[in-house]
Amino acid sequence: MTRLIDGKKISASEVEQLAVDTRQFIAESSVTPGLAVVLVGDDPASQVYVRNKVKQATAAGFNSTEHRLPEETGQAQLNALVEQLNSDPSVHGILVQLPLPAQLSEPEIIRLIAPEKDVDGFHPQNVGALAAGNAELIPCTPMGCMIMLRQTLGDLSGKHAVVVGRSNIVGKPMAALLLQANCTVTIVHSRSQDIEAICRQADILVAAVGRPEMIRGSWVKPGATVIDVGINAVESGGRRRLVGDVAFNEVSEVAGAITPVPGGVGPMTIACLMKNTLTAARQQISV
Ligand SMILES: NC(=O)C1=CN([C@@H]2O[C@H](COP(=O)(O)OP(=O)(O)OC[C@H]3O[C@@H](n4cnc5c(N)ncnc54)[C@H](OP(=O)(O)O)[C@@H]3O)[C@@H](O)[C@H]2O)C=CC1
Ligand SMILES: Nc1nc(=O)c2c([nH]1)NC[C@@H]1CN(c3ccc(C(=O)N[C@@H](CCC(=O)O)C(=O)O)cc3)C=[N+]21
Repeated sequence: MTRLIDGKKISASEVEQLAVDTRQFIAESSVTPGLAVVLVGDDPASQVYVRNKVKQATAAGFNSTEHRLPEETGQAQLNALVEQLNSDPSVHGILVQLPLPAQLSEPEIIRLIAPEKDVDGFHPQNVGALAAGNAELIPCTPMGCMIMLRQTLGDLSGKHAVVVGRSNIVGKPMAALLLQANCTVTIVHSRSQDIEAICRQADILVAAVGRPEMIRGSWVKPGATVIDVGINAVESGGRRRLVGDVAFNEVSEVAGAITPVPGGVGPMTIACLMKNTLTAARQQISV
């Protein structure tokens, strides 16, 4: 009876619409939106995401470039690449895949990316705009979650949303967007007490923890909408598979609607990256 929120399908229709908008944008401006993805090192999971991003960018009608740097890259070298992309007029969006190798400073790189090209929405200027409720470039994963929630529930006003996790990439911007949508928002994290009881109060439960199947069926209020952001690779029977932060089988017995992993939040994140790239291109040519 639970409703499956099909991120793959929703993202495909988002990218289809985006391709239409992009064609119109190109016709009007003679500018093709450009996305540059930077990957330092050879983390296998990051390689999968980068490949998916480049594929979707092409599907949307963008120019996309991939910049791979070796694991041992120094800060000066990465800074130089970002500065070059900042001043390249054919590049409208820059994404530096995180996490970076330990010798590199993430805050330094995030601050260096030109705010108008920051399609991740991680630059302090964009984070501030999000907190103030007037952001143009919104972090892709929470934006994707909001699209799925609105499709599932319509108006979110007055709903109690519980976000598990408080990272800058997912938990905090997710909470900001839910607040902006008039939810009553609770954020829980590794120092919170009695997380289960708090989760059980949620009309909307967003799990962004990075712990395989942490959220059990008994933590979920019957009929709740559950968004599983977690992407965890686990070994079972000698095979590698992806699971979320939610124990899917158990929770789908209780929840009103739930996102699967894979095929839920992941594809929506990529679709929203494409939306941000077109938004960024629009802003840059209008100045
Ligand atoms: N689908 C997608 O597009 C994306 C998926 N992801 C996935 O989402 C998950 C979360 O990512 P991210 O936010 O970057 O992860 P982080 O590791 O940066 O943050 C995890 C958060 O979970 C909290 N936490 C950890 N353990 C517990 C616990 N036992 N109980 C309660 N809270 C806990 C941490 O608390 P504290 O702050 O106290 O340490 C922290 O706030 C990962 O699986 C990641 O792979 C991430 C980005 C995009
Ligand atoms: N600067 C930066 N921005 C990010 O947005 C960012 C990042 N760094 N680092 C890593 C995380 C993770 N992330 C995902 C994107 C797509 C899928 C995705 O497409 N997942 C597919 C399956 C992928 C697979 O098969 O492995 C799915 O869930 O169906 C997953 C995870 C973006 N992140």
